[in-house]
Formats: sequence, structure tokens, C-alpha cells
Amino acid sequence: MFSIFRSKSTTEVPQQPANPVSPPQAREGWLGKLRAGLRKTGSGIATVFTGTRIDDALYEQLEEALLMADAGVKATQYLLDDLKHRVKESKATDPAAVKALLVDALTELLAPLEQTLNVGAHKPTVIMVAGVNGAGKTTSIGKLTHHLAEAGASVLLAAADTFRAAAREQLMVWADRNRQGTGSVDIVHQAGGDPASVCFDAVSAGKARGKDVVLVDTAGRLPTQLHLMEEIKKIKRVVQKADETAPHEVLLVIDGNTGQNALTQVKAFDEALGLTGLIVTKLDGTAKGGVLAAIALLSRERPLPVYFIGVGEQLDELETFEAREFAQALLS
Ligand SMILES: Nc1nc2c(ncn2[C@@H]2O[C@H](COP(=O)(O)OP(=O)(O)OP(=O)(O)O)[C@@H](O)[C@H]2O)c(=O)[nH]1
Repeated sequence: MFSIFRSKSTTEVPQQPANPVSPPQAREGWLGKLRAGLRKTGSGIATVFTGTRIDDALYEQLEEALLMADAGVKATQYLLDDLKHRVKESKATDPAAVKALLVDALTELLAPLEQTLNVGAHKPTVIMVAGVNGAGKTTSIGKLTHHLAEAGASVLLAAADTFRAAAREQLMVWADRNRQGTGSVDIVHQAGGDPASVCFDAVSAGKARGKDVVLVDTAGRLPTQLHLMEEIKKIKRVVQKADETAPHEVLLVIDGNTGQNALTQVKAFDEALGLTGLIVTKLDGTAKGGVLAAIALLSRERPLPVYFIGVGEQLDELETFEAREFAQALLS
């Protein structure tokens, strides 16, 4: 079995030791990118704590900064209430201590999002990937394939965007890049065909060829494009026909720059497909990193892990989400 990146205590599937592709040094380099990426979001929040007093003005500034970072009204209020409580409990007297308490509050809020995506309980493990246009689906699939192939997994890619030749070609480029890893990477595609039938073929081929993972790259669509939302529901049904236990994961890719609109996307795709997790991309250079707090609050009603976050366009610029790391990077 394969655990992507590393195993955590939240693991539900029994697994062999993971093939960690993110040794501490690599993870540190990546953390630097995350910190730099989130600086646009964080600088606004961090400056709130440069004064000398803890007063109403500080909380007002913080409220404004969190809203600017796209944490949303509910998560902002939640964090402020929690923070005030922590300040009272700890009898903190200077703003620097309040900042540390905010890191704790944010970490606690984000913690439920931190989970490991495990593959291997099913062979193949079928992972369907959805999202709006340009969110970073194909890039994330490429990166994921890279990590899986490095871990020795055999991967089959299903190019379910059959109408856009560029999308197919892009996936094929990723497949080629990934062929240099230890695991094997195949692709099933068909110009102009029915996306659902490509997926049926891919899952059937994945079973027949004994692949470890089938990754389904769907075309971008907006929740308001109802015919396309019907199309993606059909893709899921047809995947189920090819393997009644599949899809084992249905991931939504969200562009980290989307801000509050991300919540609408989560709700709409969840309603259509029943999501099992999220990938948040483009956290390098966004001023809207606070949206993860809003997603976390939404997740209290409907738990949805953030399996990965993307911080660049390169193969290795996808990482597992860690609540404390993220909270610290956001406020550094
Ligand atoms: N900076 C940055 N760019 C990213 C990241 N992930 C994806 N991109 C870029 O975002 C753009 C869109 O990525 P794609 O992977 O093509 O997005 P998609 O969701 O597959 O697009 P459609 O199939 O058209 O819906 C590309 O230019 C990617 O290089 C990331 O984490 N950081």
C-alpha cells in the first residue's frame, strides 16, 4: 500500500511503511516557499501585533486583516472570540503573545483538515479530480502522479477532458515526465469521445492491468453550468459501473486565489459528487490564504480534508497540509 508523502496518526488504512518523498530538508525548502507565498496574506495580519497594547483597536485591526485575507465573516468572528478567550485565560499582556495565541487558535481550527490520503486499500484506487476551469487540476494530477510513481505505484491517467486537445496533451506531457520515476504511468485518452466512456475504459483497463491507482482528470466546469455538472455526475456513475467500489476518492481542486467563492464551489461540487477531500493550489503568492479558515469552519458540519496544497508549477511543489505549519506560515 502507498501512503502519499508520509504517514500520520490519522491514517485509517493499514499500510506498509510509506516511501516518504519529502525528507525533512525538502519539506523545509517547501515551507520557505509557503511562507513566502503567504506573505501577501500574512503581512496584513502580522502588522496588527507590532504595537504595544492589547486593546479594542488591536482586535478591530485584526478583524479587518482577517477579512482582507478572505477568512470570511464567520471564521473571522470565530477566531476573534476564540482568541479573546485565550488571551483572558493566559493573562497575556503584550501583542506578541497574542500573535502566538492566534497561531494556536488557527492551528486548532485547521487541524481537522489535516489528513493523509491513502491509496492501496483498493486496487486500483480510483481518484476522481474535479474543479472549475484553470484551478490546477491537471498540474496537481501531474504532481500527484510523480509522487506516486516515485513511491513505486503504477498509475493510469484518464484524460476525461476529451474536447480540449490541449488538456489531453498537457496530461500526456505530465505522464511522460513521470515515466522517469520507478512506477509505471499509462494514459487512456480519446479525442472528442464521451468523457464518461473514457473513464469507463480507464477504470476497466486499470483493473485489467493491475494498476495501483487510476487518476481521472475531468474538464473544468463552473457550478452554474448545469449541463456540465450533470456530465460530471454521469462520469461518477459510469466509473461506478466499471468498479462498483469506485470512485474511492473524489477530490475538488480549489485555486487559493479564489477567496470566499471557494465555499460556493465546495458546496456545489459536494452536492453533485459527494466530495472526499480538497487540494488547494496556488498558495504561492496569494493574498487570500485565510480562505482555509473559512473552509475549516465549513468542515465542522461536513468534514473535508485538505489532502494537498500546491505552491508552484513544478513537480515537487505539492505538499501535504499541516495545520500548524500553515498557521505559522500565515502569520510569519
Ligand atoms: N503558481 C502556481 N501555479 C499553479 C499551481 N497549480 C497550477 N498552476 C498553474 O495554473 C494554471 C492552470 O493549471 P491547470 O493544471 O491547467 O488547471 P486545470 O484545472 O487542469 O485547467 P482546465 O483543465 O482548463 O480546467 C497553469 O498555468 C498551472 O501551471 C500552483 O500551485 N502554483
